[in-house]
Amino acid sequence: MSLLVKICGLSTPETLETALGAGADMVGFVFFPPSPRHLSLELGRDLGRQVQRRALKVALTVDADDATLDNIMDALSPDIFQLHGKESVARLRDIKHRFGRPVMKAVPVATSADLAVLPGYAAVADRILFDARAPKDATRPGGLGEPFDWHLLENLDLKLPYMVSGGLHADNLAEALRVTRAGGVDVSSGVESAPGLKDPEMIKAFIRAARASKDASQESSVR
Ligand SMILES: O=C(O)c1ccccc1N[C@@H]1O[C@H](COP(=O)(O)O)[C@@H](O)[C@H]1O
Repeated sequence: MSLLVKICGLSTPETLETALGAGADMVGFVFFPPSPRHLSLELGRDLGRQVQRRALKVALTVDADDATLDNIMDALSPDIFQLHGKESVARLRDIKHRFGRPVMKAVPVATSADLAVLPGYAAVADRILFDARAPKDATRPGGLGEPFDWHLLENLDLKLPYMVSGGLHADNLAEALRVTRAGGVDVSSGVESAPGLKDPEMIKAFIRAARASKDASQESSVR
């Protein structure tokens, strides 16, 4: 299985083009007003059109209601919903049923106790995204550039694809993959020069490093 690389929080045609040109598998669009990466529906529509099936479009939402998701569906027509709030298992089921799209549930991790939710979500979600648990006073539940202790996933036995995120960048993603054995990586802050400002060179370096880390792990497994 090839490694999935998701570049999240894209908000300009130029940086989206960079991510697509460099071979991102998933491009993430944030619909959460407190985020510095929040998109209007109009911009989401334009950026969504630009993708032209070169990558999967991911709509990131946080405890969004049906009306908000209807609008995002109409504007972006995402391939996947990334649910990054406190959505319940029942809510995931409703969203899947209403929109007919796969859902990726973000699970915040700070201690091993945070993994207790997995059996519930695994019964409904299509993919799990492990992210660092945000501090209680944070203005958003993710996109803070902070990693979690990847060793908490070392003995994970999850019969569902999963990705890892939280404070990843070109220089630490290989180690995150080695420890977690995740099938994908997701980044936002680690390819930015300031919150919400994507840096084309950092995007390219991240994707290059992700591809190289996969090559390296395949080489070591045949030795
Ligand atoms: O990017 C945001 O602003 C954001 C807002 C609300 C929830 C999640 C958000 N981003 C996601 O958080 C993780 C980690 O990001 P980072 O690389 O540490 O900045 C990633 O999955 C983003 O998609």
